[in-house]
Amino acid sequence: MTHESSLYLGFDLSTQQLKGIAITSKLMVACEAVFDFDADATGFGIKKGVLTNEAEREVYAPVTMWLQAIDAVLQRLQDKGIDFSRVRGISGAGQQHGSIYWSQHGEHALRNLRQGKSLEAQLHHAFSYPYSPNWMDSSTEIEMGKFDRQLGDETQLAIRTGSKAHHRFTGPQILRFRSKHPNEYANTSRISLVSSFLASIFLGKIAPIDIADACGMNLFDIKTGSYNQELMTLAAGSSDTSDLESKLGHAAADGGGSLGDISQYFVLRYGFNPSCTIAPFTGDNPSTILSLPLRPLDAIVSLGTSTTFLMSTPHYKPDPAVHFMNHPTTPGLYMFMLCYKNGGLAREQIRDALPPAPPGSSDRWSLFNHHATHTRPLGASIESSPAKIALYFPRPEIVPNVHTGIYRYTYTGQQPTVSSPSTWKLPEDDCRAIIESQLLSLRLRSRGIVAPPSENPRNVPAQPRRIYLVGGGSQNTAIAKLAGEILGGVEGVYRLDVGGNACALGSAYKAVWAVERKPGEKFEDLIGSRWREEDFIEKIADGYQEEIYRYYEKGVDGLEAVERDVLKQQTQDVSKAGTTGAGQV
Ligand SMILES: Nc1ncnc2c1ncn2[C@@H]1O[C@H](COP(=O)(O)OP(=O)(O)O)[C@@H](O)[C@H]1O
Ligand SMILES: O=C(CO)[C@@H](O)[C@H](O)COP(=O)(O)O
Repeated sequence: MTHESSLYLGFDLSTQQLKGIAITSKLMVACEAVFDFDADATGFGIKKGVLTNEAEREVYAPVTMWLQAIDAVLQRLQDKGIDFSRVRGISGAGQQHGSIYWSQHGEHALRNLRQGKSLEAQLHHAFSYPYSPNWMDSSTEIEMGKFDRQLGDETQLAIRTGSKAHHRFTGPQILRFRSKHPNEYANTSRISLVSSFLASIFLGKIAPIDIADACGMNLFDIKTGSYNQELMTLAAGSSDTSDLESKLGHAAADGGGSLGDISQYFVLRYGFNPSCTIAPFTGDNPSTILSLPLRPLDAIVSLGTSTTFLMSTPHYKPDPAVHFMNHPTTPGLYMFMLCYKNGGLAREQIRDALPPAPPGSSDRWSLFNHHATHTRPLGASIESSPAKIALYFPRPEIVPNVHTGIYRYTYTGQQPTVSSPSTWKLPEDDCRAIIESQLLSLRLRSRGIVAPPSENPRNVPAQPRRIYLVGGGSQNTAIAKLAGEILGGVEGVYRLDVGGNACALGSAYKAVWAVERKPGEKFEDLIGSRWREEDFIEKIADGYQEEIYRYYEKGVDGLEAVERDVLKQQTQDVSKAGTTGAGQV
């Protein structure tokens, strides 16, 4: 097959959809297809891609729903005219941290798939437990504490693994799973992450965990490139960690190495070429940073179900407030990440409190955007009047680690005070305030990683060079405008032409690199030489504007003070065994 006719596939198994994209060797998009779990899946009763058990703060997804999605997305790509015999390589990504528990006969079932039946029909018994704990899960408070203490404190854990302990991380989840479901754990032959689960399906055998996605487990020592013995001892419940080690398997060190050829199931059912290469699949955030040749000081803000802030950096500066992960393709680089549980769904709740869009209106966000951009910055009626700052946490947040609630405050530069209900015009004022508080948190917590431009005649303060918005929310013009005002961005705010599908695109790029790289050729060099800025991205908003950027310093200080107050109230409430905190509505 010539390079001209070659195709590469990338997949993104995220919270609310499975997305697939086909691209050419020259990185041109040939086709996209989506399977939306709420709209398209049958038989699972999920909402926004997940099931919940509020009593235990559990959030989880049915694994067989994802199997249904894989067949459907392939069928949709084929229906749109994609000839799978032209596909030379496949890679993909999964929502991070989720774990899948294969039963003792799971791998046998995977190796012996018949073309005439769906994946769902053949693999629904392949798991010792039918659900995958989701990244929004908050059930592991006790386990999280144990992980933070295991190496001394949370700083030590962050130094070794790139992150302090988090509810959603796979190590604390395995620890809880082992004690809550001892029989299912005993019957588990292998544990996959969502990314390696998806790779396993395409490979027809259990795929290794990826070098970047392994960093979302609180188990993997970034410096040694192997599982940390003390953390494995905690998760396994024994100093003999061999059973857990064999369940997890080794991590694949080369993000562009071949895991093997595609499973016969896909060759016979969909007409794939038998020599189509399966490259390692990674986490959805590591894959997103591969969707363009990201330069130092460029930042990606991913507006999916979660909100994440991503940068690629050679500097490993672990800190309990942030995440560092191995870069998915390039040894010596790391991915810096901030992650929020309250991203897209929290914004949707504010939007849905507004009157519905008029019939026939194609943009469900137009009223929300109108209110977000027709109020003054920080909701202040004049520049010197008090700022309105609020936290919107329908789910317990990651940073700060705050319980669910909406916390509205008034801030004058001194100690913030809980707002009286009459101070806010609701729900209108919430539209700007939610975007502002989410972006102010990114500015506050990325301060340690950004820098001023090297040539700096305008004396620009430390900030990203460019901001790239990706994910579903990247379509939103109000968010783009406020992102430039609050986060800056010396060169402006940009969007990819397939903005909502950046994560799957990054995986497709990885597949191109895995198959076509010359010995030693780096991902950045191969993709950089084929990437055409003028065709692939567009500028959607101004970046750094001195006056408004400086005004929002008050917002950063205010947000920090509000978070401190909410945390203080929460601690007092816990010690009084109370339930609600100040400002909570
Ligand atoms: N125009 C828009 N403005 C704001 N948010 C949007 C818009 N379009 C889609 N979204 C948000 O995008 C989210 C889905 O993003 P997506 O990146 O596909 O999620 P995931 O990858 O987590 O499944 C939805 O929850 C929705 O709120
Ligand atoms: O937990 C994290 C990252 O640590 C989330 O970012 C998940 O990876 C889910 O991502 P989306 O579905 O929002 O893309």
